[in-house]
Order: sequence, then structure tokens, then C-alpha cells
Amino acid sequence: MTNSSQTPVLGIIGGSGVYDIEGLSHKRWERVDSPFGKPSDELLLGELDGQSMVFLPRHGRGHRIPPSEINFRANIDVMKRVGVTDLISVSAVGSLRENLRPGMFVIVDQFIDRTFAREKSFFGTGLVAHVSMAHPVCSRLGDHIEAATREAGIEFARGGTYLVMEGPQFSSLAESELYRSWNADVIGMTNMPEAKLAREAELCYASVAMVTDFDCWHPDHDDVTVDAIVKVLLANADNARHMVSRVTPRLRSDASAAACGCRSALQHALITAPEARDPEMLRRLDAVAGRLLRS
Ligand SMILES: CSC[C@H]1O[C@H](OP(=O)(O)O)[C@H](O)[C@@H]1O
Ligand SMILES: Nc1ncnc2[nH]cnc12
Repeated sequence: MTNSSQTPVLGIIGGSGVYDIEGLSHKRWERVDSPFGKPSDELLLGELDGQSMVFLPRHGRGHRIPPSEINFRANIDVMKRVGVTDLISVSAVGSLRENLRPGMFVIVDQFIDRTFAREKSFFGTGLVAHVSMAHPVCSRLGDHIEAATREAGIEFARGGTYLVMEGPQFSSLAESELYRSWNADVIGMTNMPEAKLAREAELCYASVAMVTDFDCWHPDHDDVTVDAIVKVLLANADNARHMVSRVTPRLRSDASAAACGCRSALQHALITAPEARDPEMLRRLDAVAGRLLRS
């Protein structure tokens, strides 16, 4: 099922501490197969206030999958396959700034990708594509998230650079200081290549980073541990649900969505001559790039 009418369908990729979405009607977990392999889990499909939505726990239910083993391509492919148009990533992050305190949401607008052990593109030999990542998130979707977050009374910052490290170990002090000197604001292990793949799949993508700790640079705070992160996350997860429930009605009434640039990201990105394209590759890309590849 692809969504050629572009009826708004909200997708949520839930990070650490967010393994389910409460309050959905017609709720069901469904396995969706992808030519890119196994996604992190089944998809949770349902409706929130009459609006279709789809949820996927990034690390799988029970948090089984570490950042480097997440099949980001399969995760984005299945979202596209079931008709998602707007994708919100919810993630736990460490803060690299004094003013971004645990409990706050950062509506990220830039990334520094330091990951090195992940498949980063749907494309490759047989069909080469280069999409723009100058503005890696959808500002229209970001506007809806900002309004929803404000309405839910959650403390937030609009804009911020998320440094994506490979992990799974946390940073050394020297690395944390280096990233601060690069003007990164928050640090995590998962938003890349997720954001790049969402762009290739022509999805509107936005990232809500929930601050859980001060990493290891802050002289007045302990170095980050999983225990400390989980404590903050338990409080944050409810806030994430409040935010999501307020985004859905906004999406439904947004007439500008169809013209959003994210939805035509591939329009001028494919460089391989039609006669040189690999037919097997074209088959795998039926959901991600079917709009342009169907003859
Ligand atoms: C649970 S601590 C580190 C873990 O949490 C973040 O995951 P996510 O972005 O999915 O919330 C971070 O990136 C690490 O994967
Ligand atoms: N300090 C940190 N570093 C990397 N990933 C994180 N996720 C939450 N806090 C983090």
C-alpha cells in the first residue's frame, strides 16, 4: 500500500523509553516486510482522534537492538510502504549546552553525522541518487510540533544541532568538549542515517530530542549513565505522547503539505541513465522511489 493521494498519515519512530503509543483506537501490531531486510519490530497501526497513525519502536519492544544494528533502511521503507507522509522521530539525547536541561525537548534542525558503521542510502550501484541535506528536517512539520509542544506546556527549544555518534559507548570527555566546540547542542546515536533515508524516501521528517543528561562535560553533573537516562525518560515519555496527540489534528488541517519540498526530494536527484539502471534495484525501490520509477 503506498499513499498516492498523500492523505496525511503520521508516523512516529519512538526511541529509548518509548515502545508503545497509548490512546490509539483500532490498535493492532502488524508485520510489514521490506526488501531491505527486517525492521526493528512490527508496526503499531491505529487512529488518534480519527487520524491514522503508525508507530515503530526504534530499538524494538524491550529495547533489544543497539544503535549500530538498527536496520534504518527497513524502518523507513516500511513507513513509506504503509503510506506514512509525515515522520516524527522521538529520541533521548545528552545535552551539550548549559541552557538545555534534562526534561526539555529540542526540535532539532541540523545534524552532524559522525556514524560510520551503517548503511546510509537506499541507492547505490545500479541507481545513484544525491539528495540535498542542507536543511535536513521539515520546517513545516517542525512548526506543528512547536505549536503542539507549546500547547502541551512542555519546555522546549526550537532549533539545535544533534551530533550523531556511533556508540554504543558514551563519549569521552575530550570528544564531548570537541563536539561542544563544533557548536553541537545535543548528542545521541540514532538520528543518522534515519534523517537521510527519510529524505531519500521523500518523507517529511522532524526530530524531537528529549534531553536526559549532560553527557560528561558538565562539572556540576555526574557523567551520563543508562540509569540516569531511564529516570528522566519515564517522565519524558508522557510528554512525548501529549505532544503527538496535539500534532495529529494540525496535520489534518494543513493544506500546504502536498507542496512541501520534502515530498519531491528525489525529483532532481537521480543521475543514472534510465537504460543503465539495475532492474533488481528498481524493484527494491518500489515504495521509496516508485513515484519516479514507475513507467
Ligand atoms: C538508553 S541510552 C542511549 C540510547 O538512547 C538514545 O536512543 P534513541 O535515540 O533511540 O532514543 C541514544 O541515541 C542511544 O541509542
Ligand atoms: N549522553 C548521551 N550520549 C549519547 N546518546 C545519548 N542518549 C541519551 N543521552 C546520551
